[in-house]
Amino acid sequence: MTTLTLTRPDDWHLHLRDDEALSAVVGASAAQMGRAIIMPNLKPPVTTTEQALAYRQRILSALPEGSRFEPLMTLYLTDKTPAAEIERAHASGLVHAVKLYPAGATTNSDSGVTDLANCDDAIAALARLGMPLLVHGEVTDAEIDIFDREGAFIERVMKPLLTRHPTLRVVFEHITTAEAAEFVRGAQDNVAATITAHHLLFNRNHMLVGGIRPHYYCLPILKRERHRQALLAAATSGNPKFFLGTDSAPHAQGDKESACGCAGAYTAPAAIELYAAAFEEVGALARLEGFASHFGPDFYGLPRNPDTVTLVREPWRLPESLPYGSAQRIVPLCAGETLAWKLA
Ligand SMILES: NC(=O)N[C@@H](CC(=O)O)C(=O)O
Ligand SMILES: [Zn+2]
Ligand SMILES: [Zn+2]
Repeated sequence: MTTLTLTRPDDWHLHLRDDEALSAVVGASAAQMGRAIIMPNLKPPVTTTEQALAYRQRILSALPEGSRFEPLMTLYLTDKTPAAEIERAHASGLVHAVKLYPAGATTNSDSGVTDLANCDDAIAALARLGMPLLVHGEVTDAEIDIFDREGAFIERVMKPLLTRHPTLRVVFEHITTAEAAEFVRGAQDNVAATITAHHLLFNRNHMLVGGIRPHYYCLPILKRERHRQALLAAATSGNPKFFLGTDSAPHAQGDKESACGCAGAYTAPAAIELYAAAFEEVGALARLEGFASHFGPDFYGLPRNPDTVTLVREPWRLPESLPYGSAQRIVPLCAGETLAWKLA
């Protein structure tokens, strides 16, 4: 096979940041994706509908001329989000989901939720409106090992949440373990998951063997090979509960290559090509379209994109770095490496 044409994909988990960084990265996603669910973990976070709509305008203004890329906005859930704010968000027609960051779990999550019991009214409103709750599924307790935080979250938070709100639409974001894949597979149809390209392609050895490689450091952290295999099996299974979410999370080169480097992998410039590499590894390229382009919009109740993209088998090299605002550079994941597939 030398070309592969797919319905245009969407990215159901994307960080675009703001200001100069936004202008530097938005074009990469717009060149590939029809739409993207835009993460609200700005500084300060996007906690109101008004802020989400203003952020949406900034994204639209930063787009390359003629782009039809559609940002699908989200709100950042806090201990104090009123149910009325969820209703406003839903009524806007432009805010598509609400994001749960356990306080302290990841980049810019300090204003996140300290205890889901504080959010019961907001979550009941989501369940009533059929609006998805997007979940960064890791506990933050200091005594839980970083490699076990997703598994602990399933038991301590996810299961009780779904027991209390059984019809709540939940996207378990960027799953990284066999346990999370198993949990989502066994859950009701209102529970789905996104999977990143980097968690399909890499395990923790890629990050830690032969030197510490900060560009592979993201949260949830890369796991053992057995988990990568389980994620590949889920993504390529054809099960519509699993769909594409890059979690492309740009940080300036200096903030990654540091004594205390930021979490996040910048994958947007080669997103669909990286997924193609993962699917090809297990002979499942024929399943890429469902995962990348069909199951996400189906879950969100949106139409599939009307146009297509074509991948060609044509080796190309990712740049070592790219401009990131006026004074900085950004290093994409797999910088300097050659990929087999290229977006035509
Ligand atoms: N994934 C990451 O490692 N980082 C994300 C936050 C997140 O998605 O958890 C970021 O905003 O940088
Ligand atoms: Zn996250
Ligand atoms: Zn993310």
